Amino acid sequence: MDHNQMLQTVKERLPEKRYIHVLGVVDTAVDLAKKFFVSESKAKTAAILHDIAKFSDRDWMKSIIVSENMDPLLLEYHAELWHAPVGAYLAKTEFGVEDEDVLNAIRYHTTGRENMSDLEKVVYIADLVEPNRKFSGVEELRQLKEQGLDVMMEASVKHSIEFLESKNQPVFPDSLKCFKYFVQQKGKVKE
Ligand SMILES: Nc1ncnc2c1ncn2[C@@H]1O[C@H](COP(=O)(O)OP(=O)(O)O)[C@@H](O)[C@H]1O
Repeated sequence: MDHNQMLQTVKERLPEKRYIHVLGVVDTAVDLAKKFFVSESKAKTAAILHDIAKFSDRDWMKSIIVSENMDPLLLEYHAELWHAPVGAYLAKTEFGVEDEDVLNAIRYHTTGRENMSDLEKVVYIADLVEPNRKFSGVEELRQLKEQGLDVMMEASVKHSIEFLESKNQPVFPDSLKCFKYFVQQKGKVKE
């Protein structure tokens, strides 16, 4: 399926506001991909499909998490997290995406994880800072673009963790590991 066909399907499946968010993520991801020498085509595919399961039925998503042997810990956290790994499943089974890096960019776009690829970082960041996002601090995150992809990613996951903690919401361990990974990487550079 080509990008236009994917976009059309996403448009039919998501409410207008969420589709507008997807278009923002596509633009931002392609922009970041250009700047950081990541495949624009892969960034576009992952961005178009990243929220494809956002409105999927919860019981159905639960059954896919179990039957596809996804991380069982997901079921102990907010069901909002499920759309990312289930989205990767749909990207593969319904849209024919086979590239593991693209599938991982969809799979980890909400939590991040340790040792992310540049494509994964681009999609995670684009989801957080696309032009329709309005939270306090978003402009500062956008401006970190000039300091490099890792600086942007570390600040983005830090922001998400702090946001969840400020609301007394549990943070999925992958996000904490992701942040710790960047802190450790910086330590290694200094050694
Ligand atoms: N790293 C995380 N750990 C635990 N819960 C999370 C995490 N990230 C997001 N969530 C939960 O999932 C919800 C939706 O997240 P997300 O998909 O990033 O938001 P959006 O709907 O704005 O795209 C959040 O409001 C929060 O409740």
